[in-house]
Amino acid sequence: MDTEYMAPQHKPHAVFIPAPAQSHIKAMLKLAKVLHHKGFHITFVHFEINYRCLLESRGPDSMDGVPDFRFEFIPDGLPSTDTNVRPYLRQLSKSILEGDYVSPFSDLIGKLNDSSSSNVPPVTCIVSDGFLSNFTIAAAKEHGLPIAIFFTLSASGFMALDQIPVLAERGLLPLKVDESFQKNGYLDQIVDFIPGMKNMRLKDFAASATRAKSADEVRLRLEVKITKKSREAPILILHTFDALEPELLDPISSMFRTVCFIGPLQLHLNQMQQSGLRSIGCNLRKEEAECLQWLDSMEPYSVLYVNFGSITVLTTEQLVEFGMGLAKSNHPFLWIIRPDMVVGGSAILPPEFSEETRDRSFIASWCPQEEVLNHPSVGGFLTHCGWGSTIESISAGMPMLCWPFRGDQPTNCRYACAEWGIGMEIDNDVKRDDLATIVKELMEGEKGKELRNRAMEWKRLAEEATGPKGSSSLNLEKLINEILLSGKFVLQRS
Ligand SMILES: O=c1ccn([C@@H]2O[C@H](COP(=O)(O)OP(=O)(O)O[C@H]3O[C@H](CO)[C@@H](O)[C@H](O)[C@H]3O)[C@@H](O)[C@H]2O)c(=O)[nH]1
Repeated sequence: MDTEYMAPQHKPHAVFIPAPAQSHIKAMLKLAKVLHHKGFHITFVHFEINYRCLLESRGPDSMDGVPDFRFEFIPDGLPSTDTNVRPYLRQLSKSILEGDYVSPFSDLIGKLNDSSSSNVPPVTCIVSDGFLSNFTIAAAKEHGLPIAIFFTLSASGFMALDQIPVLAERGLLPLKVDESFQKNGYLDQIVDFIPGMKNMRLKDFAASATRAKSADEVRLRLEVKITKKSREAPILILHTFDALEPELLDPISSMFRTVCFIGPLQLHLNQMQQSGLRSIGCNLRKEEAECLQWLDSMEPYSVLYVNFGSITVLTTEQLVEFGMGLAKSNHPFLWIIRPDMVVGGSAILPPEFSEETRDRSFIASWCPQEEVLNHPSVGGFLTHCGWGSTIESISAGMPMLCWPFRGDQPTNCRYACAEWGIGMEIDNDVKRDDLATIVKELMEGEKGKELRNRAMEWKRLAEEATGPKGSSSLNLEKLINEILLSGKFVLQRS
């Protein structure tokens, strides 16, 4: 179906709904922009707290959208005075788990479809974040719509999450956490029975608790429930590409009617004219673009970029070890320290840190990450291995130092280091001397060069996948024409 030049009222209409967290919002917004470019009318639905936050961080016009790309929100039951979602993530997970948002979401679709009051085309399909499948699938059934479930994860990250119950059945989860569990080899035991995943250790799984010492019960229950629930949807989308994780294609395809690997989304967007949509952004925090000017003044490949994403928290001790390790490495660095990144709230580094690094460091609270990763002065990325950061790093051909924290991050780290050859892992119990050594190895050593070459090769393959006849481009076409618009994947009321 040629959707690109349709009259506004005849356009297919996709309703997008991301989980209320930065990384998810960003990946879903990218896919929404790609579908908009392909001729869809888009309604992009936030949780109310994030809608308020975006108005605050991006300005009062930021949710105006354009005529065929609109924003809406669903009420989330959180205090209307707050704009920071982070402290409420657990509460939101619990509400999602209990199905609290079925009515608000379904009512919104009803409102969009009400021709007496709505001036948008009728809803054609839903693209839901996988973490919301517990209520979005119910709404799709209520309205008889096709729904695509998009996990903003790698294929291995998805599989590791999906297999939590299998690990539990085999007695490997919940982890037997005691004082020595990090050191006694328990976490290094090999897990070789997961389809499509080899060379995995127990600590490489998305067990929520592996690094974070204690299991977050609500989060674990949500993860188990949503991966199971998502199987009711006929379509699974993952933010990866065929060449990156070929061994996972068959096992995951056997779980769903259709599976589409469509990433990296930014590389599709780079090829599209985005004139009207360029101003539509999704950063919940204000970017400090001054860091780009500072990067302009630095030598090519000389700067280490350090960023732990939007959720990770460090103890004061970890912050100090990272800070003093960066100081000892003698390399310039750009370090993003969010105001809420340190447990207890105060990110205080010792005076010798500032004395030693004043002339070669830039510290900011948020940055335009993809511009940073593609800046010629940046030579390495110290990351927590959130999938957003990992796929952006792959797209930029950037080698990584990996310090995974929880969830899918250990799996991403394992793949980056052992399968794709683009990363080196930092010990969970980070120490300044070890950090200084590994930073030097990445930025000046032979190993660093090797990782950079591999990273550039993956960048080339990612570009190929998103090129005119690339696997991700073909999968996108299939997603649109054979799935979302074909009428064959409509969910019925059970
Ligand atoms: O200064 C910053 C910091 C981050 N980002 C963006 O924020 C996103 C961060 O995403 P990610 O690297 O995935 O980290 P988290 O925010 O920790 O993401 C959560 O969600 C991901 C799935 O989407 C999971 O893979 C992670 O484990 C989970 O913690 C990326 O797109 C970055 O480009 C910026 O633009 N500027």
